[in-house]
Parts: sequence; structure tokens; C-alpha cells
Amino acid sequence: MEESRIATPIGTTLDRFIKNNQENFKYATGELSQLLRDIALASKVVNREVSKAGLVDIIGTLEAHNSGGEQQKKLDVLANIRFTRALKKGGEACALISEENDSYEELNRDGKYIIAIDPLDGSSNIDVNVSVGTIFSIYRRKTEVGTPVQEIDILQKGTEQVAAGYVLYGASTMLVFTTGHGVNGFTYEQSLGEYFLSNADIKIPKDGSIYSINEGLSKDFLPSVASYIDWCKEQSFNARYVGSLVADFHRNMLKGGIYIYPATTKKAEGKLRLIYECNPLSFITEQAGGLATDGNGRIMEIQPTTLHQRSPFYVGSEKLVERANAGSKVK
Ligand SMILES: O=P(O)(O)OC[C@H]1O[C@](O)(COP(=O)(O)O)[C@@H](O)[C@@H]1O
Ligand SMILES: [Mg+2]
Ligand SMILES: [Mg+2]
Repeated sequence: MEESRIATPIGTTLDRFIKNNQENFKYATGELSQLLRDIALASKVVNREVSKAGLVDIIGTLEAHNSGGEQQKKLDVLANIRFTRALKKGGEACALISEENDSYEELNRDGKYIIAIDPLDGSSNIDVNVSVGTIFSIYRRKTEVGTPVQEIDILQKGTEQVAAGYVLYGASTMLVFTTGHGVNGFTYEQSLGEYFLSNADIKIPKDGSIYSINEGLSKDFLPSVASYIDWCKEQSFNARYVGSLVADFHRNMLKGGIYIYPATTKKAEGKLRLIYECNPLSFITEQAGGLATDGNGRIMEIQPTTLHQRSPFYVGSEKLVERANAGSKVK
């Protein structure tokens, strides 16, 4: 992996960080930087809504269903509107793939970038004041600017990402992203309305002692997953599972651990979405020195064939993911 040249001090604003590190923004013409600013701005609006969710009429479930047939929360819809609006106004994106929309939305034909987004991740946790997040991925369009977006623009492998990140609306709100030159985390200072660099050049510990999996599914686990979890228990690892992917991922990235959403006997593809959940977190993981697989191969090398495709997901500390993968290859 290319050595990061970032030497920006803790406490630097997001804007200054972007300016100081322009060479780390691929095709540094300013558009990718602007996209990140647009996403950051929308996240501040969503943060405001998340933080007052208990006080105003935005918690609860709607009649409508999303792309996966899951009933939408009011905040799912609101967050989708906020991000879509910011990206539309920003003008840098030609298309948006969102968990909340059945098909992709064309934004601005002159835009060079495709955005994939899970506007509100872990939304089942919103009604009970538990951390939620936003996950996003940025691709460069393959076809000529000014022409209609094509399938080859939309269905790109994770290896084609030029940037990816997430926002965690937790005890504090954080924006974590990579442009392929390491991973940096910014904490939101609400009273100033600014993101400040708080976690520079994040690295996932090579090993760890946390495992995160929904053990309620254990009767449907494949033998390889069941025996891996038994091994975690033999090691007296800590079981930690919030049920918001962003929060579970963030904890394990900082502390060292493994997150698994496996294939089960009932759902061979698992639950998580390749394009806007697994790929962005895989890019961040690899940039932080960890591993992300589907239990066999690298997530980012999977060629998506549909927009809302699912994939089993093994992510985290290198040693733990390697061991879990080795187990799934034993027949
Ligand atoms: O309840 P389960 O099956 O453990 O699923 C939890 C997982 O599903 C998700 O909630 C899916 O995300 P959405 O809320 O964006 O649909 C992940 O955040 C989370 O890790
Ligand atoms: Mg999600
Ligand atoms: Mg979601």
C-alpha cells in the first residue's frame, strides 16, 4: 500500500485537511474534494435530525418499503432526501445508488462521479437512541461526461472506488473516510458546526479479541462459522454486537476484532449489501491494514451484477479474518 504523506495535526478542520492533502485526492481537480464537502454538509443536517429524533415526529416506521423490501423508517427517508439534495445541488455526481431507491437516480449528466449510499445504517436502532450511521462510496464514471449513465458506470467492482467513508452518529458524531491514502477520522463539534481531525491515519490492530456476529442466527450457521465462533469463545473473546454495522465496524477497527455477517443455511448471500455497505467498509479496512472478504475471496474483487446485491461479509483484523476464511475453505 502506498505510504500516506499526511502530517496534518489533530484539530485541523476537514476543509483545511482537504486543502493540505490535495495530492491524495485522485484526479485532483477539486471535484472529489467538493463531493466530500457535500456529503459532510448533508451529514450535519442528518446529525441534527438524529439528535432530536426523540423530540419531533421523525422516529417510527412508515408503510413504505425500501429496495430490500424492508419497511422504511421516517429517518431512512429523511436521510435519503438530505444526501440526494446535497449531491444534486453540488453537481459533481452523475448518478446516485441508494438503499432507499429501487433503481439508481441520474443527478447531473456533467458530473464525473457515481455515489453509492446507505443513507441511514442501523435504522432499526433509531427508535431506541442507539448509534446509527451513513455509509458511502465514490466511483468515477466510465462513460463520457454529458451522456446518459450506463450499467458499466453503476456496476463497478469495489477496487474501482476512488473514495469511501462513513458517518457514525454516536456518543459523538464522526466522519471517517479514505481516498486511497490511509484512513482519517474527524469528530463533529456541534456548536461550531465543523468536523475536526481527531483520528489521524487509523490502523486496525493486526489481531484482536472481539467478535461481532448476530448469534441469534446460530441454528442456521454453516459448520465453518459455528466452529469459528466456538474458537472465539474458547479464546474468551468479547462478544460485541450493536446491530448497526457502522458502529460495530468502527469499534472493531479501533480496538481490533472481527465482524461477520455470514451466509446461512437460509440465506446464502447473507444480509449486507455489496455496493453500499460491504465495498466502502472494505476499502477503509484495507487502507487501515485489515482484511475484508466474503468468507473466501476479497470483497472488492466481486463483480456486482445487480444494484442491491448481498454478500456475506468478514471484516476486521488481519489474523482473525484469515483464520475465519481458512475455516470456511475446509470442507
Ligand atoms: O439485525 P441483524 O440481522 O443482525 O442485522 C443487522 C445489520 O443490518 C443492518 O441494519 C442493515 O442496515 P440498514 O439499517 O441500513 O438496513 C446493519 O446495519 C446491521 O449490521
Ligand atoms: Mg445498512
Ligand atoms: Mg440503511
